Amino acid sequence: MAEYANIIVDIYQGKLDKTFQYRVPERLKSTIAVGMLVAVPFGSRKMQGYVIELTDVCEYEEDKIKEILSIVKGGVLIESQMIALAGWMRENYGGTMNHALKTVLPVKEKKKAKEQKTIRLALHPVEAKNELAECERKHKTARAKLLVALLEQRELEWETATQQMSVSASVIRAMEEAGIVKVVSKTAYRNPVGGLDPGGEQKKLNEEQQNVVSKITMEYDAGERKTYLIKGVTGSGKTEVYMELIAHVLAQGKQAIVLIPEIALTYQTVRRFYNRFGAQVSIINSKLSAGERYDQFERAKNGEISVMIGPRSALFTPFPALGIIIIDEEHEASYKSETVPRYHARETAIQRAKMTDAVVVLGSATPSLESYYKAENDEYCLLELKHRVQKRPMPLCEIIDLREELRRGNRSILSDRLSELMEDRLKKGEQTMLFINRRGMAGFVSCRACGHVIKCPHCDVSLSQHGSGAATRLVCHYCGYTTIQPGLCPVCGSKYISGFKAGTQKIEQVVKARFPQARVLRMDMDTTRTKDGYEQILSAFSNHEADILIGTQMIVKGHDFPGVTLVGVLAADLSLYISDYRASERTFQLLTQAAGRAGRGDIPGNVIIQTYDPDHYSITTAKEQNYEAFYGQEIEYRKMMRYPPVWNMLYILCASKNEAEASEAAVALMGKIDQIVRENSEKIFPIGPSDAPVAKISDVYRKVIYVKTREYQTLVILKDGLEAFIKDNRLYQNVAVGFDFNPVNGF
Ligand SMILES: Nc1ncnc2c1ncn2[C@@H]1O[C@H](COP(=O)(O)OP(=O)(O)OP(=O)(O)O)[C@@H](O)[C@H]1O
Ligand SMILES: [Zn+2]
Ligand SMILES: [Zn+2]
Repeated sequence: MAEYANIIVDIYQGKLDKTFQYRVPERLKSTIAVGMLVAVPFGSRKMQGYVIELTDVCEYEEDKIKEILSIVKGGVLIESQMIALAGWMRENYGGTMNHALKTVLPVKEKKKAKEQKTIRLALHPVEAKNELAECERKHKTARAKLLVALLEQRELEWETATQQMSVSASVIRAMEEAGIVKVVSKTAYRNPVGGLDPGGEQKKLNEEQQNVVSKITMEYDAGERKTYLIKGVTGSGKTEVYMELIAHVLAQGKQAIVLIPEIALTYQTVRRFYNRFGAQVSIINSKLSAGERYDQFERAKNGEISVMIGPRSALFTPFPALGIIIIDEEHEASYKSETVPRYHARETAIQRAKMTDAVVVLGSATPSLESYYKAENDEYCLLELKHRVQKRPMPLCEIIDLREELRRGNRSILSDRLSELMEDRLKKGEQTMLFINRRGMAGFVSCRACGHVIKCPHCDVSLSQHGSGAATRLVCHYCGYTTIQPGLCPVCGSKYISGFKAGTQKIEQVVKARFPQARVLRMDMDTTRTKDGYEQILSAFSNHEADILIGTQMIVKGHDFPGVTLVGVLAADLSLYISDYRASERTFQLLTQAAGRAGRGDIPGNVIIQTYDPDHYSITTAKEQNYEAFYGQEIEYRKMMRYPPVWNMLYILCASKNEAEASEAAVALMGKIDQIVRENSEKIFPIGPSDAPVAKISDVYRKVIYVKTREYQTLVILKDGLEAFIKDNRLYQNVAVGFDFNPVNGF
C-alpha cells in the first residue's frame, strides 16, 4: 500500500511528464489504483486528475504535500483503462511511466482537426420558395442559385457553395444575418479510408470455418473470455472467420480491433473489411501523421467507427466497449516493439482484453512457438482450420539440393527443375513468385582469396552492395554509412573481391537473360522506396501485368494472388545463418508462408525449395507443411538450451560512446545481479557481460547481459532491483541501460 500518488491533471496536453505528487489518505489506501480519476486540491481550486503511479518515495517537501480528496465515482472511463494498461506495461517491460503513457494515449498536437462548414436552410421550404421568388424578381442571382440548391439538397458544403457555385462568402453571411440560411460548423475528422465504396458479396463459410466461429461466439455469449489460437493452413480462409466474429460482437454494440502486420496491410486487405463493414471501419498505419492518428482515436471514442485495423499501435484504440481483439499473423516479429517500452502486442492485447471484458483471437498458419506452447499447456484454446477453402489442395513441395546441382555443372541461381517449371508456367500463362530469403545477408562483399568481409567502420556489421557497375556503393543498413566498392582486397590485395551474388537485382538479371519473353517485377527495399511503390507492384502483379515476381520476405506476407501456381525459394537456408536462437523458427515460417502463396486459385500449385542444407528439420518439415513435426523438434531444443518459450529471458543492454564506461557499467550490473541471484530461491542464470551481437552502432558501444529464469515474474523483480540500483549510481550518467523481455529482434 503506497504512501504517495503521482497524478496528471491534464493528460491531453502532451505534458505527460508534468505530474504532481499527493499523499494517499489512510481511508483510500486499500482502494486506490493506477488509472483512477481522483479529486485533488490544486492551488486554491479543486481539480480532477488521473493516478499514474503509486509510490513510497516522497519527491517533494514532505510537509507541503497535500492529500487526495476523494476518488471520483462513476463508470470506468476509457482513459482510466488506458492508464492502467500503461502502468501494467511499465511494470512488465521496463522504461518510465511517461514512455508507457505516450505509447497508449494519443497525444494531441497543435493542429486541430480540420474544420468543415456546411450551409443549411433556416426557413421552412414554403418560406424559402417565397424568398426564392423574391430574389429572382430582384435579380439577386447568387442568392437564388444557393436557395435552389438548398431546396434540393437541404445541406451544402461551404466549399461547394463558394467554389463550385461561385457564391461569395459575403453573400452567404448576408443571408445568414437575414435568417435565411444557417452556417453550421462541424469538426471533420480526417478519414483515411474515405473514397472506398462498400459492396461485394459475402462468402458462405464452410464447415470448418463455421465450427471455429460457432465455438468462439457461443462461449462469448455465455460470458467466457478466453484467448483463442486459430491455426489455419495458408488459404484456409482465416480472414472470413475474423469478419464473422467481428460481426457478432458489433451486433451486440461492441467494437473490434484487428492487428495486421503493416507489410500485409494493403489496399486489398482493407478493401475486404470495408466491403463487409463499410464506414464503420478505419485504419491507422505509420504513414498517418500524429494529427490523423489522433483523429482516428477521437472517432473511435465518439462511436463514429467500430472496427480499427492497423499494426501494433492500433491496439491502443480507445473504444469504449471493446468486444474482440484479433491478431492476424500472430507469429510476426513486428508485434514486438523495438522502442521503449518494448512490449509485445500479443501479451498486451491479452491484458487489455482482461481489463475490458473482451476476447483475444490469434491467427496464423505458422503460430509462434510461444503461442503454440501456451495452447499445449491449455493457456490458450487451440482451434484448427486444416484445409484450404473450396477443397483446394495444398501445393506440391520439392527440395532441390544445390550442392548436387553444382556437381552436375549447373552454376546458375536457378536449378534445372525450377527453370523447367518456370518455362512451363510461362507457356501456360500462369504466374511465378521467386523468393530470396536474405535477411541480414544482403549482398555483403567478401574476398574469395582471404575471406575478409568489408564492414562498416562505425557498426560491427557487414556493408551491403547497392547499384551496379560504376554506380556500385557499399551501404551500412544500421547507420547509413556509404562508401565506394574497393577494387582490391584491403587486407591481402587480391582482386577477387565481390558481392555475395544472390540479391534480388542479380536474380532479376538472371531471370531476364534466361526468359527474355517474360514480364518481370522486382520487389525489394530499392523498388518500394517511393510512397506507393509497394502497392503499385502488388496491384500490377495481381492484375497479371507480369509473369514473374521476384522479392524478399515482403512478398510472402499473407498476399492472395490466385494466378500464382509456382513458388521458388532460391536459397532456403540463408536465414539459418543469422545469430539468433529463433533462426530455425524464422526459416520454417518463411518457407511455409512462401509455399502458401502457390495454388490459391483454381489450379493446384508447385513449390521448389532450393537449399545447401536439405536435411535441416526446418526445411524438411516446411516441405511437408508439417507444423507439429517442426514444433516437436524445436521445443526440445528450446528446453535443452533454456530458451523461451520454455524459459524466460531478459536482455540487458549497456550502451555508451565510451567503451570503458559501457564495460564498467555492465560489470557493476552483473555484480548486482549476482547479489540478487544469491538472495532469490529460484534458479536464475545470468550470462555475460559480453559484446552485443552488433557490438557498435553509430560509434556507440554495446555490452549485453542475458538472464534466464523459469518465471517471468522473477525477471520483473530483477529489473526493479536493477532500476533502483541504476538510479542511485552516478556511473550510469553516461551509460544508457535498456531492458528487453523475451527479445524477438535481438539487440
Ligand atoms: N467460405 C469460403 N468460400 C469461398 N471462398 C472463400 C471462403 N473463405 C475464404 N475464401 C476465399 O479464399 C481465399 C483465401 O482466404 P484468406 O485470405 O482469408 O485465407 P487465409 O487463411 O487468411 O490465408 P493466409 O494465411 O495464407 O493469408 C480468399 O480469396 C477468400 O476470399
Ligand atoms: Zn583478401
Ligand atoms: Zn554503420
